[in-house]
Amino acid sequence: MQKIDFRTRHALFNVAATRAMEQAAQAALPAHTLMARAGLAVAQLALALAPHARRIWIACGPGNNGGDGLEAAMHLQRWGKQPVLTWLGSADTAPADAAASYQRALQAGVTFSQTPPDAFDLCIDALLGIGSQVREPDGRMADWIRLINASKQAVLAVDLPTGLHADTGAVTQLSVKATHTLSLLTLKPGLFTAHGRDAAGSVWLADLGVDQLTALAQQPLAPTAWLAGAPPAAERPHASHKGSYGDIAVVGGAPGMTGAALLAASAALHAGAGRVFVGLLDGGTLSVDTSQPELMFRPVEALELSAMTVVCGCGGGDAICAQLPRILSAAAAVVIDADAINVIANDTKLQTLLTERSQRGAATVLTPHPLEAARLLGTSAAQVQADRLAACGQLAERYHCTVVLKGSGTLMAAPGQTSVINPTGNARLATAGTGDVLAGLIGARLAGGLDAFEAACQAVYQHGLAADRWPPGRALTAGALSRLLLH
Ligand SMILES: NC(=O)C1=CN([C@@H]2O[C@H](COP(=O)(O)OP(=O)(O)OC[C@H]3O[C@@H](n4cnc5c(N)ncnc54)[C@H](O)[C@@H]3O)[C@@H](O)[C@H]2O)[C@@H](O)CC1
Ligand SMILES: [K+]
Repeated sequence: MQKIDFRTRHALFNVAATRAMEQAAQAALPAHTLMARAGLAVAQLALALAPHARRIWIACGPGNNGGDGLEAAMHLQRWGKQPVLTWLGSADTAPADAAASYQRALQAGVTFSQTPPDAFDLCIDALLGIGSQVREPDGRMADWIRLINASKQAVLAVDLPTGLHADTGAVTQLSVKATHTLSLLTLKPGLFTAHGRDAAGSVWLADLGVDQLTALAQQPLAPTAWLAGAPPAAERPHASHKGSYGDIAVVGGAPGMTGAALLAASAALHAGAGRVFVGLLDGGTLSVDTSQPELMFRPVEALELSAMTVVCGCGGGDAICAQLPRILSAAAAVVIDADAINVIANDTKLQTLLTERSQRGAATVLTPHPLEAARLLGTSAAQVQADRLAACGQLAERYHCTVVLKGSGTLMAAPGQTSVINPTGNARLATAGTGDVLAGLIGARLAGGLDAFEAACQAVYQHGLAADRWPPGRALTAGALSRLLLH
């Protein structure tokens, strides 16, 4: 069993892949082995999380997720705890594994109850796992979810918090908010994106002794996605100079939005770019930023884009429209953010220029938030959020480039790549300008020589990590964030 600490990368498997792995493992192991291992892992983690807990409410659903709860109850009873089990199944209707665990719990003397205990020290949510269907829980299950969420005690979810969709991170309106989740056999993508992180709390993995990649099967299963790990430390050879770390041109900052371009430029500078030029679309009112004298202001037309990484769109307004044909045609590498995305969403000629970039091997990164992604796909933000992995993958295929879909559990997709979910970051990033900082940081990584997908993955991770390390009690501002980025 391991706690997922976000430093090492992890393979994620959707329900179909997990089921395939489960079947292969079951065929190779004696009956009931997997559930026995799952129940033991749940009981062990419960004990580790709440060593002094006495009364433990175990809420069990009708399927094998409930079976894991029944199996865990048997161990907790034997270890001198007082598990109280409420079960929505019955011996006649339960699947074989759950029925076997029911008999074992009965024999161990576990207390079965029609109603949850009045008081408890820990709750185990074993209502629904990967067999959960996308329908609103009702009746007693709904009542129990409300009670679980109202309790002040720790909640350990078995496999998934009930109501969370394993593949997408979407939730039913009524769903369990856990403090800990023990994912079984595999880690699922839905634990880490959309509502997953809020629903799951801290995530643990019990692989049940099944090697994930070989899975006892002939064919190793390809991961559905990866959870990103920490990027390798960047090393700067002594024999390097500013040209080794690339030139960046930030193009944006229409009147009233100059700050967005300056934030992107500041981020690129502090993330280690060799030289940072700023082509403002403000009509030439600003020619120096005295707090950042390293930045070089130039008319956009004077920038030699073919030798530069262009970060465009930050505060670009409508003025970015006129610049995009040249940027998309000429820039060596480009990060397309904010207003540039909105302009491209409405212009098929620009879309053609965008997709043509991949044919000449020019690096391109699109950084939409869900509404911008929806505009590019011609759908709604709600539909994007309902399946973020699918939406991000579609955008990458359609526009032949790397796509960063922002939001909780930011995603990266690119043609021919397994998508990556970023584990770092928190709601402190929900403040104006942090997206501009991210665009500048991705630009710095591109200018430093990484390919588009790797640049996006590393930048998103580091941007989130800076927010995770923010001093408690101090508000996060985009300007301060841009100065704290790692080289
Ligand atoms: N079979 C095995 O070998 C293993 C199964 N495992 C456990 O089994 C789980 C999967 O078991 P199942 O496939 O039985 O699925 P679940 O137990 O997750 O759920 C299926 C049951 O819940 C009902 N249900 C689904 N959605 C509902 C909703 N919205 N409202 C009310 N009822 C709903 C279904 O009708 C069915 O009875 C895993 O998540 C894991 O916890 C683990 O023990 C590992 C081994
Ligand atoms: K559960």
